[in-house]
Amino acid sequence: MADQYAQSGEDKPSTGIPVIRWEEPPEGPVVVLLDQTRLPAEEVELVCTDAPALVDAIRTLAVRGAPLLGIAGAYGVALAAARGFDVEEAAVALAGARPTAVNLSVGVRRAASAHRAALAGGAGAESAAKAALAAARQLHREDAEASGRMAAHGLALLDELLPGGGHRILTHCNTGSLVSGGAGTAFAVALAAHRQGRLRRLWVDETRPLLQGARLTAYEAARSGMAYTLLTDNAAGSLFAAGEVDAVLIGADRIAADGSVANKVGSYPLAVLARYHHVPFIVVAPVTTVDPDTPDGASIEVEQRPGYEVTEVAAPNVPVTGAGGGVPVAPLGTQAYNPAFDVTPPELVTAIVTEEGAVSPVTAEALAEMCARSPQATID
Ligand SMILES: CSC[C@H]1O[C@H](OP(=O)(O)O)[C@H](O)[C@@H]1O
Repeated sequence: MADQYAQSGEDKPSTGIPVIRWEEPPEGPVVVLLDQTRLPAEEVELVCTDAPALVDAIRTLAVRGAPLLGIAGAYGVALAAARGFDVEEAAVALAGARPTAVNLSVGVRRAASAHRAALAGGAGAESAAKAALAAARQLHREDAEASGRMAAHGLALLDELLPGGGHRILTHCNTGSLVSGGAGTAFAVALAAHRQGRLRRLWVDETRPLLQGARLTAYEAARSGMAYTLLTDNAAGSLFAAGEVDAVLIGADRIAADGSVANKVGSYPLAVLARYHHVPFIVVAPVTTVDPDTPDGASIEVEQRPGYEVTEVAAPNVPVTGAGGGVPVAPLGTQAYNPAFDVTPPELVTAIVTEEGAVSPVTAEALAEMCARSPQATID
């Protein structure tokens, strides 16, 4: 059982162990992941020795969350190069592991482009592999730095929208250090508010069916010492009706050019509730999540996941991947509708916060202008 951490109020790193790292043991380079399907009960590391292992980890959500998927994809390309596998083949498999989070293909492309450029410049296989690894490490560092800047911009926006502090924030899914090279995206804003004494409570949606909120956000919130309360997704409406929510903070997996936001399923209903109850609905994501090549929400491919993730719940010692073997909660043979994400139109989004600042109101023009300010937007 993961160490029971008293809510000492002291700030601890939200995971205590790295969510992803590159290692070079004598038997060859590996990518080591904190297996998120085993949290919060166990802190177990998954050692990937090739790209297929990383593809499987992405598909089963052992590694997940848009920015971290980009970092994992880049390390996966570097791993294929370092171990002498076909890099282009690995890049295609990694980029195709999950369709919605644009960061994954961005990260894969960053490392694969560095590898190709090195080869084109006459480098040998070893030097090209080092170029891919350098690109992955750079992306990892950039994401950590972006996380800190998003937290600062997000907290400044909260203080502007909600003068007086004591924010009661509702969040959905998991957007902390388990999705990032740093403290995360939306959760990083709540963590910054907590550390500066301006967070009254974090309301945590459990986030069915894979329970990223209950299993992961509650895990990170507990380690941080902040005041937090878990709720079922269908209880959120009653919190708004009771006037208990000051703002909604969520992440994103892909932001289209018009400002439409794809995020964990259940985000769109929160946006409708927030609009009805005049509560700010704030999306926090790095610039690498904005995809100018996706014109609007209808163009975003929403990942459809297996029905057994809905019809089963995890059983003891069965990882929460919904990969069968769980405890049925519906009659065998029940068909289930299980989109991993939904899409919120820009008119329901109060602001999009990136490391470059806050965009509000959300328009295609304002989003494009913000992206143009970012060096991330020009990197292949
Ligand atoms: C800020 S990225 C986190 C983002 O990713 C999650 O999806 P998943 O757990 O399926 O990878 C969810 O959409 C979060 O908002």
